[in-house]
Amino acid sequence: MPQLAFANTFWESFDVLEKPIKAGVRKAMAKFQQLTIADLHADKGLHLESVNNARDPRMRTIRINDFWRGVVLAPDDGSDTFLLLNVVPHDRAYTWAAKRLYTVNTATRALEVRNVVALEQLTPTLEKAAAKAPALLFARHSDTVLRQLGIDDQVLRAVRTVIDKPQLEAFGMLLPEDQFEVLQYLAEGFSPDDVYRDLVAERRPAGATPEQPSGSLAAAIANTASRIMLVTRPDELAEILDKPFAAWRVFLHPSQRRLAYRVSYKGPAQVTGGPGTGKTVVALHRVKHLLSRSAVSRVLLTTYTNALAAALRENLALLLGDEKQMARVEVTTVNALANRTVRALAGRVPTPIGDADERQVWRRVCRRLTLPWTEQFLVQEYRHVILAHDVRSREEYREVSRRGRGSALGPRQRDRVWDAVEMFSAELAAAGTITHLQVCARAAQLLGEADLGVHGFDHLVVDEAQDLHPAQWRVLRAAVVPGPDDLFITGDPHQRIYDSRVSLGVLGISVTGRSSRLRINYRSTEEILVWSTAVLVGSRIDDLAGEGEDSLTGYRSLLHGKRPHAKGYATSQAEVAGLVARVREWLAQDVQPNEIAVCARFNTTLGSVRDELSAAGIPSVWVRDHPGTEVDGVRLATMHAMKGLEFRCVAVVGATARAVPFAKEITPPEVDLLQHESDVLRERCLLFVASTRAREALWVSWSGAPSPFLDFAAGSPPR
Ligand SMILES: Nc1ncnc2c1ncn2[C@@H]1O[C@H](COP(=O)(O)OP(=O)(O)OP(=O)(O)O)[C@@H](O)[C@H]1O
Repeated sequence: MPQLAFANTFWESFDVLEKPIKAGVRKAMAKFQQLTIADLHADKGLHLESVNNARDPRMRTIRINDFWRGVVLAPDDGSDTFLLLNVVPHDRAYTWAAKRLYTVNTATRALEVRNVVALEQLTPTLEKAAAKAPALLFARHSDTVLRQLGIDDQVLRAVRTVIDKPQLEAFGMLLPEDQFEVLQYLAEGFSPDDVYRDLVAERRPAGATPEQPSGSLAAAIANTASRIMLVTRPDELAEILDKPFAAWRVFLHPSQRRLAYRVSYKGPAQVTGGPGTGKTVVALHRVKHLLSRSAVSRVLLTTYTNALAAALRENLALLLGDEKQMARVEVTTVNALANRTVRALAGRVPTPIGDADERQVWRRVCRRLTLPWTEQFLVQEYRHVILAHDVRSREEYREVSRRGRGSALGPRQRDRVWDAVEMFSAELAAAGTITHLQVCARAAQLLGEADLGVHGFDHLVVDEAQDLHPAQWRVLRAAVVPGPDDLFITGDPHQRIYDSRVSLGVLGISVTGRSSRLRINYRSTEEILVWSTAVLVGSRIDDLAGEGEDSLTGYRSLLHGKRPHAKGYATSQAEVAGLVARVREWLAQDVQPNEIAVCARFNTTLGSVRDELSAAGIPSVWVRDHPGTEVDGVRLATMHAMKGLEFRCVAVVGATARAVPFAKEITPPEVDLLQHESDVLRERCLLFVASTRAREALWVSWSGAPSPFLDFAAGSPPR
C-alpha cells in the first residue's frame, strides 16, 4: 500500500478550497490509501498521469473533479511514499508542476523545492548585472563554505549574482527552502559556523555524512518534518483533513521544535523573540511535551490577561486532542492563580481593585498627609520599590535599594513615604479591598509554607513573560519546586507595556545557559516588520532576565506584501472617514469583518470609529467583550488590549502627538528622569505591539501633529 504525505504547499491551497472540492480531495486520498501501487497507477478515476515537459520526472497529477487536479510527487526509486503537493485548477496544475524540481539538500537531507525554470531564465541576465556591480552580497563566503552549508550548483550560480538583501528576498520564492534560509542568515551577518550549528546540524539526521548518497524519496520526506506531514495510521487521514488546519500544530520550524521538545532542561529555560516568532506556539508544544513525559504531572500554563488565557486554552485543547491530558493543565493568569491560592490557603480574599481605584486611594492619602509628591510618584514607588523588593516594614524600607528610581529620598522622606504606605493599606483594609499585586505577595508567602503536592505544580509554562511584576514572579517561583523543567518562560522585552522591571536571577529564576531566541516571524509581512521595528529604533531594551540588553538582530519574515500606510489628516472627522474608506476597501478584497481590527490609544477614539462604521453599515464589536470567532464585526480594541492578538488587517488610529505618548502617563523629566524615560519607552513599545498585530495590511493614521514615534513615517527620518 502506498504511504501518503502532505507538503506545506498543499495546506495553503487546501485551506481555501470550497467544501465540495475539499470533499473530492478527501475521497481521492482515501482511495489512494486503499489501492496497491500497481492498482493506483491503473485506476481510471484517479487518473494518475505524468506531466508533459516536467523538469521533475516524478511529477504526476490526479483527478479531483472535472476542474481540479491534485499535484503529486510519485516515488521512482522503489520506495512507497507519495507526496501531495498542491490542489490547483486543471490548466494551472500542469504549468505549476512542470516548472518545479524537488531535490534533497546535501547538508540537511531534507526535501526542498525550487522553481527551476525561473532560476535558469533569470540567472544569466543577473550575471551580467552582477559583473558590473561594485559589491556582491556573498563575496566573502567561498564556494566550499557555501557547499558545506548545502548550497548546490544551480543555487550557487544564482547566489553569485546577488547584490543586496532585497535581491535575495526577491529570489526567495524560487529557491529551495533550506538553502534560502541559510543564505538569509549569512546575509544577516551570522557566521558560517553559527549557521551550520543552528540550521544544518539541527536538521541533519543523526549519522548522516556529507559523502553519503541522498537516499530514497521516502527517507527525504521523513527528514522534512518541518514542511511535510506524513500520514502514519490509516485512520489518521480523515482526522487530518477534517480538523481546521493550523500549520503551527504540525510544521514547527526546527528552531521551535528543538526548544519545545528538548527532553529536559536542568532548570528554568527562557525563549525570547520578536513579535510573531511563534513563542506562544512553542509554549503550547512545550506543555504537550511535558504532559507526555509523565502520566501524572500537573502543568500550569499562564499568561497576562484573561483573554489570552482563554485563547491558550482553546489552542491547547486543539493541539492535545486528549481530554485526560487537558485535565492535568491549568490555564490561567498569575493574578487568578494568586487569588485562588490565597482563598484556598487563607480563606477569604478581599476584593481586588484596579489601577484607577488604586490611584484614587493614593490621591486621598497624598492630600491628607500633605505630601510633596504626586500620587503617580507614590504609585510607582510602591510598585517599583516596595512591592518589587517585597518590603514589609518601615525598617526594611529605610534600607532598601531604590536602584532604577531617578530621585533620591533621604531617611526623613522615606519615613513620610512609609506613613503613606501604612495609610494606604489601612484604607484598603477598611474598605475590604486589596490590589492585585498585594494578593500576589500574599500568595507567594502562603505557597512558601504550603504543600506543593496539593497547591503547586510540577511544571510551569509562562507566556507573555515580559510584563510580569516581581511580585507575580514570586508566586510562580513559589508554586513549583526548583529543579529540572520547573519553569519554561517565553516573552519579548520589546513588547513590555506595563513598566515591570525584573531581575529574574534575584528572584531565584536563573536562566543562564538556558536562554534561546527565535528569529523568524510567521505572522506579518517583512514590510510590516521593517516599518514597526522603525518605531523602536534607537531605544535601549532591557532583556527579559534584567541582566543586559535585548535586540532584534536577525529578526525577519519570509512573507511579503504591501508597505504599511501612514497618513495624517487635518481633522479627526476626516481621519475617521479615511479609516471607514480603508475598511471598505479591505472588505471589498474579501477580508472578513472579524479579520480586521481597529485600535487606538483611547476608548473614546474608538467610540467615534464605531459610530462611523455603523453609519456606513459596517458592524463592529469590542475585543474586551470577548466575541467568539463566529461573531461578525470589525474588532475594536485599545492598544493595550491588542497584546498577543493578530488580524489580517490592522488600523491604528488617533496616533497623534497628544495621544502617543499619552502625556498623563509620562512622568515629567524634572520629577524623575529615569521614570520619564521608562514611561516614554513603554508608550513606544505600545505602538510597536499594536502595529505588529497585522498579518497582511497595516494602516496608521492621525489628525493634526503625528506621534513623535512616527517621525520616520510622517516625513522626517527615524529618530
Ligand atoms: N511553525 C509555524 N508554522 C506556521 N505558523 C506558525 C508557526 N509558528 C507560529 N506560527 C504562526 O505565527 C503566528 C504568531 O505565532 P505566536 O502567536 O506563537 O507568536 P508570538 O511570538 O507568541 O507572538 P507575539 O509575541 O507577537 O504575541 C501565529 O499565527 C502562529 O500560528
